Amino acid sequence: MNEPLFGAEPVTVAPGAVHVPGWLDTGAQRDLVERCRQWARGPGGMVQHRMPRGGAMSVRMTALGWYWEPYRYSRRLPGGEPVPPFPPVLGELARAGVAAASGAPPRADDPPYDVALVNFYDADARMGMHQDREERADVPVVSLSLGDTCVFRFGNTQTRTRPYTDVELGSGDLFVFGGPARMAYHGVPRTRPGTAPAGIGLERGRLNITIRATGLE
Ligand SMILES: O=C(O)CCC(=O)C(=O)O
Ligand SMILES: [Fe+2]
Repeated sequence: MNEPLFGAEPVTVAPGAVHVPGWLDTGAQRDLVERCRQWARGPGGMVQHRMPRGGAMSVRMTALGWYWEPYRYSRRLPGGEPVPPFPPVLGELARAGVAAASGAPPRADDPPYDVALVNFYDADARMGMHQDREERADVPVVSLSLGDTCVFRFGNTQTRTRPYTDVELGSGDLFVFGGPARMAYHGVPRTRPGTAPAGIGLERGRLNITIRATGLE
């Protein structure tokens, strides 16, 4: 169960959307889990956002570089404090992730990666189909998964519904979507509790980090 696939080949899920299973080795995953714990203890905390219609999101989230809430970015936390800085290590991972997924380095003139959203899923959490569309820059989104495996549903740019592809995202997996897939609807219909690997410091639940370029000043 859940055999690590270090060095696995990229799988193209849709044009512009690439899954690289087992991209992060156990040590890199453990390091990121520990960093996520520190970020979660920051001034922003792990927030369960309310949607515009009033329902609460089931994931808990913290933001680095820019604060995100449905559906906008801000420079300050709701209490007025500055947002914790965007960690340079995540910019490096994002650029390396784009290279691993596409086989080519990121475009030199692209706006820089400047925001990361860290999501925690408990056994019941999920995320509905949505687009990542608060960014102004057309730069690939880089997603890193840690802990429990999830079903990641990757759809099309037109509708929340079919056609879509369900991909199992395991701990250490990289998923990059850019170009024609940048505005595709995607979501997490379920996680698979109890599938997290030993040795990364996350006994239960799933962490996902999406690294993005806002293109905002
Ligand atoms: O948890 C995931 O794999 C996806 C997260 C996501 O789509 C988002 O944060 O916008
Ligand atoms: Fe998303």
